[in-house]
Amino acid sequence: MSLPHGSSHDALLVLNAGSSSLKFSVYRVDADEQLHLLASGGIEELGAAAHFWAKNSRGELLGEQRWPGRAPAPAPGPLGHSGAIDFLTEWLREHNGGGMRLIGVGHRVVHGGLSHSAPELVTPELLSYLQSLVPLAPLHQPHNLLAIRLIAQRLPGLPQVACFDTAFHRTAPGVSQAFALPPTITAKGVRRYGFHGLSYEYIARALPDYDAQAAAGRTVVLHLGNGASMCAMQACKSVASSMGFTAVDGLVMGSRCGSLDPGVLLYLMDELKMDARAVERLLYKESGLLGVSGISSDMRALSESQDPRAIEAIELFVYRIGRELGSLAAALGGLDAIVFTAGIGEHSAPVRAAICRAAAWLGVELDEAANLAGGPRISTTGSRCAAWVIPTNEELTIARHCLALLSQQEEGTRHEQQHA
Ligand SMILES: Nc1ncnc2c1ncn2[C@@H]1O[C@H](COP(=O)(O)OP(=O)(O)O)[C@@H](O)[C@H]1O
Ligand SMILES: CC(=O)OP(=O)(O)O
Ligand SMILES: [Mg+2]
Repeated sequence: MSLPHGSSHDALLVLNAGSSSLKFSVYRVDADEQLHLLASGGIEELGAAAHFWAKNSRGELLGEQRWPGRAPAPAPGPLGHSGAIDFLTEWLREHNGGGMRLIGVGHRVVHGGLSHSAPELVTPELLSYLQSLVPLAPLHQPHNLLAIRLIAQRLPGLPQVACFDTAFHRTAPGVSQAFALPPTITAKGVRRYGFHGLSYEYIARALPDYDAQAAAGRTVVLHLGNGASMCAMQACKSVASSMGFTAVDGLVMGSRCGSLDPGVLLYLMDELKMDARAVERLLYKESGLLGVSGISSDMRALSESQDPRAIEAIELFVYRIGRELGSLAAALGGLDAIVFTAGIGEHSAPVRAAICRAAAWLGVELDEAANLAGGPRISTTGSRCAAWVIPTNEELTIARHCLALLSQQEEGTRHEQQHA
């Protein structure tokens, strides 16, 4: 691998593979190793009625395509992950008017376990270790790893970098990572890991530009997307998170239940005779906003509905965030700022307002007009605790890591050659 300085056509591909979607971004790497977004998009509803879209950095549509959903044989099956990678690599080739050369692919990998706390070049050994973590993130990890394998087949020899959602939380003190379980179980890696770390890392890096006091002090970041979690940061380092051993813990999510009395699991198994797979389906795919409302996992759809079940689901979502905020503020010993980010956090003014009202006792005083305008600061100037809206960018975090690692590698190779 070489990273020729001076070429204006080197590019990095970033992939975020989910259970039913493949999101991507492409960055041009300039001669000064600065990243410039060329395109971003996704293929959603894989395995059903797949839909591809791509936009340039100005938000203008570069391409769109739809595939038919399931149809009786002998019609071809719906587009899956493998077809999506083929389509995407072909689409990039076709749209490569400027002679762009891919120099690497960065991936979001949800679980890095205990031993991987920094981005790493993918090797067969790393891949097999990451495979062993699949049971800890069944909704995400298999798809992350499949994308890595498919790229290795389709674009052999291209360096791939795995960036872990768990890594940012490795700085948290031992006590915040521990469950009250016997050491024989803890030794097997049963502990709190925390997720959404690539998003929190982006916010931690951006925060000083918004609020120097919060960046040096005690901040809780609320990543409220389809998956949702909160992270307590002391001086921009993670000290606690609402997510634990798996990404089903903590807040109410799109279709995940969040924290649950473990006694419920025993009841489901003993009394309702549910096996592990049925419990997994219930907790990950049939609960949360979707399960409570019976309508949708999508906050936009629920916000537009007058159905009392939709209202109840949003109330529970907000209530649990309020309680978790109290817990994380306690872990920090006080609170200087809160930051809203991800789909719901960035776009839903009513949800932000409800959370800020629940946080009034912590000193949050909402500026209604600023909140409706989308921020960035949505608390009054006199508010004891500041409230911000900061858009996250997990893809840029991955691209930065990928570039740093590839450059470091090239530096190492040059050094070896000089001393050979
Ligand atoms: N304007 C909006 N109002 C309310 N919710 C919104 C709005 N825009 C996006 N969302 C919600 O954001 C969530 C998706 O967040 P996102 O961070 O994109 O998720 P993910 O990356 O985990 O798939 C969905 O629940 C969606 O309804
Ligand atoms: C970790 C996690 O919940 O990720 P996502 O928000 O992409 O589902
Ligand atoms: Mg997300």
